[in-house]
Amino acid sequence: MSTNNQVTAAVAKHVLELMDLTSLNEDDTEKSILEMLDSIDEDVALPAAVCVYPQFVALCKKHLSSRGWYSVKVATVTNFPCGEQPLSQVLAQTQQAIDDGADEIDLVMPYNQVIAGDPDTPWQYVRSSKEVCGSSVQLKVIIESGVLDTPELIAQASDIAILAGADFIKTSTGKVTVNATLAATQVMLERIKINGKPVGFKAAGGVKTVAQACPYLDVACQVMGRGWVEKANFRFGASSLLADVKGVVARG
Ligand SMILES: O=C[C@H](O)COP(=O)(O)O
Repeated sequence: MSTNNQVTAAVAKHVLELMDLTSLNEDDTEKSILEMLDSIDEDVALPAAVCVYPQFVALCKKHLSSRGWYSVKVATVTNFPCGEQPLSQVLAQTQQAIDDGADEIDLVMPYNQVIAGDPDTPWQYVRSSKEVCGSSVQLKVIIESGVLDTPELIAQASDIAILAGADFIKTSTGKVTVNATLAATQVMLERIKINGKPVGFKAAGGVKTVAQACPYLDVACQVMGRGWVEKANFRFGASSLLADVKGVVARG
């Protein structure tokens, strides 16, 4: 079975179906978020989710419902972007986001604690966030792989997230120098496979073209199998990939 994804209209549509269409800018406004939502073209494909700051969750839920796009999840971020907020504040953010209608919570793990040799603090953040999420809200844990200097640290952070109850592990916030990489993707997917739990993977940050997305699909197909690579298990977090997807689809 080939795992070589090429830049075709079909692959571009698949990339879009796997996408968390993201806007996490300090200067986001209701107007800019609505513009992002209006950039969705159901004739191309619907994204898996939109990912916005917490204050825009209710707006997105309302707008997506008004379009009848009930399959598009609303994701938001907690402990973002530095992973250094007090746990009580993070849990309050999580509860408020869920009350506002969030379907998915992208939590930044306190990754500096992993580097410092303290696995217990990040474990507690993930565990208690998952308790607030319950079974109906997905918890996606950002390990900030570009700051974790070695494959061993990336593996350790992945294991902490997986064992503490993450539904997904996610590479990056998109706010540091090194974001998603194929090397980190390989390590994280292998940890998912080795742990044997039903945990998904999200590559986030710096993926701007279908050509850049294809090698991530290839790695996921190779490690997990082609059938695994669907939106229940695999996402791209991206703020500027949609334009290239539309261009590829338009060219046929
Ligand atoms: O979670 C997603 C990232 O923040 C998006 O990063 P990006 O702006 O490089 O696409």
